[in-house]
Amino acid sequence: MSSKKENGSNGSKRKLVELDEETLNSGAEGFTASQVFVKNPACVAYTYDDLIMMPGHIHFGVGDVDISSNFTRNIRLNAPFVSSPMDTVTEHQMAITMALQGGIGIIHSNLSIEEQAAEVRIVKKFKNGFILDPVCLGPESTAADVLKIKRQKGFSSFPITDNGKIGGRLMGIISNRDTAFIEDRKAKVKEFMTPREKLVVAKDGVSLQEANEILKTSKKGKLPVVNENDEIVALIARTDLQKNRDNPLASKDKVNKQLLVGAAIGTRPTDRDRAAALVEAGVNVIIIDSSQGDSVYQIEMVQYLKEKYPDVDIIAGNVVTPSQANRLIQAGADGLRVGMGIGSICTTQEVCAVGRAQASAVYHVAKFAKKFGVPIIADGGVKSTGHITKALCLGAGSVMMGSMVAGTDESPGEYFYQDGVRLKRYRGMGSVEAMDAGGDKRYVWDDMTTKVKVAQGVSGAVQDKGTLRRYIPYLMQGVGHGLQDAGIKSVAEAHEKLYSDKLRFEIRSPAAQKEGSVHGLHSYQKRLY
Ligand SMILES: NC(=O)C1=CN([C@@H]2O[C@H](COP(=O)(O)OP(=O)(O)OC[C@H]3O[C@@H](n4cnc5c(N)ncnc54)[C@H](O)[C@@H]3O)[C@@H](O)[C@H]2O)C=CC1
Ligand SMILES: O=c1[nH]c(=O)c2[nH+]cn([C@@H]3O[C@H](COP(=O)(O)O)[C@@H](O)[C@H]3O)c2[nH]1
Ligand SMILES: [K+]
Repeated sequence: MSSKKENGSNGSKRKLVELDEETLNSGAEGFTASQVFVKNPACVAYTYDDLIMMPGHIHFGVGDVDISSNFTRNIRLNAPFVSSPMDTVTEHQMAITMALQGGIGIIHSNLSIEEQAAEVRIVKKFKNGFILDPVCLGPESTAADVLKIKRQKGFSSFPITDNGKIGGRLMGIISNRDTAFIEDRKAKVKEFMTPREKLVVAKDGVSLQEANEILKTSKKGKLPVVNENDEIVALIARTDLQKNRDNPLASKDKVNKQLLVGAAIGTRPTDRDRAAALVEAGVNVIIIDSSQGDSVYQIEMVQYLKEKYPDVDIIAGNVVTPSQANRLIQAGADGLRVGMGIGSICTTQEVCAVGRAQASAVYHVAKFAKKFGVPIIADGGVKSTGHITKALCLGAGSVMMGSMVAGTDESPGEYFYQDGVRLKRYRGMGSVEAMDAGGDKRYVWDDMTTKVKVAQGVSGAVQDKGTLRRYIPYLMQGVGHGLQDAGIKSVAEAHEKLYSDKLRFEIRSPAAQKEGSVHGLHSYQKRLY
């Protein structure tokens, strides 16, 4: 596998004799992807864990590895990570943090049209250091309300406005100091808040630097930003400023430098109204969200959206075969989501008997879609950085994750404890619970007489992973190490080597898979970073 050029590149001028064809083709160097997936006499499909990659030659540092890659025809990401459009995964907080780290979040559609568009708008309006959607309370709220939110959200300062919402007239602020000694849980906020006249505020339009100065001199923890009518438009927190770093990798649109965001829609007639509201809110990419994307409903939706909104990228799916991909590409899709029944919460293969092992699905669809310049998103089934590396090396442009990014500070929902472990809820969008929460909008089949809901997912919980601000850099670094070990300097090079048979793989026996994970220990601790 080694070539003279690569080996000479690090200063060593010694001449290297290349491997002879016989050794190269004997299996000693592993097998090409087409040997693994195409010449496949046993008709077996493989998933990430079945495969292992052969090491390559390292002639560069891990810091030189470029993991940027194409997410759609027109969107490139510095970190090819996408958070899934699920109601326990992506709302604005997740989408903002994903985009700040160089990835992208897709807002789920288990919301009313207005709510979903509002989520998109919050991401688009994001300004580093400014909290544009602070939780506000009204003057008539009680100490009990304050304590409840404090418990649920983990923060303890709230602007008080006349209507209890952002955009209302500022009446005061509640902070830890105001609530510390309250004994009467029925006491009204207006009785113990710090009133407006005692507050230091900033005017709308203030720069982050100016705000920082005001906070420093006033020695306050929070700075409300108000407009000319004294209505609150944002809140700045000193703790945020302290942890506020530059985000050089952030995913932004080129024109107005706002964060990129996506949103999911379905294939019902009302989803055209949903798309209109999302586009109006500034969405950059729309994902048409079905388990089986190769349907007339989806093809019509792709055609409609591409014609109506040529500037918004449309991702179709999910698909697992080239023939499915073909119809959606012909309809105009700018990206394809690949994965059926392989997600951590999915029961589709069990319930519907349809789907495909993910490594095979990614390889076959990516290879086909490449001919049309359409990137694919390997969706679901990712459990480790190694899985991400494998997906990218099998031709994926990016990886979509549900369970990996659920259970973080940025995912929707509150933490709770079970058997002493801190957890957050995570559920399939086809679970009964998610269908109920979505108001059954997609599950009441017009042409069915019996309205039986057939679940294709489960509802569960995942362990607390802390903040994505640390977790995404860990994922990036892990993928960097993987590519470096494989002797690959970029995702583009991975694809080039995949299709020129330079990347080599092997299938692991069940015993080899066991050997490849932790074994033989009485007990151990697994810390990721
Ligand atoms: N990736 C995966 O393996 C899976 C993902 N999921 C997730 O669960 C959620 C729901 O997925 P689906 O059940 O596929 O939702 P869906 O809304 O695409 O399909 C549900 C049913 O409605 C029918 N349908 C859709 N549009 C229609 C129209 N305009 N007229 C008449 N019938 C129509 C479909 O043919 C299907 O029978 C999504 O978020 C999806 O991502 C669910 C199962 C598997
Ligand atoms: O069969 C399914 N039933 C469901 O209820 C369901 N909900 C989501 N998804 C899909 O799973 C992906 C997330 O999977 P992971 O947790 O493994 O990342 C997601 O990105 C989806 O593709 C579902 N699949
Ligand atoms: K599954």
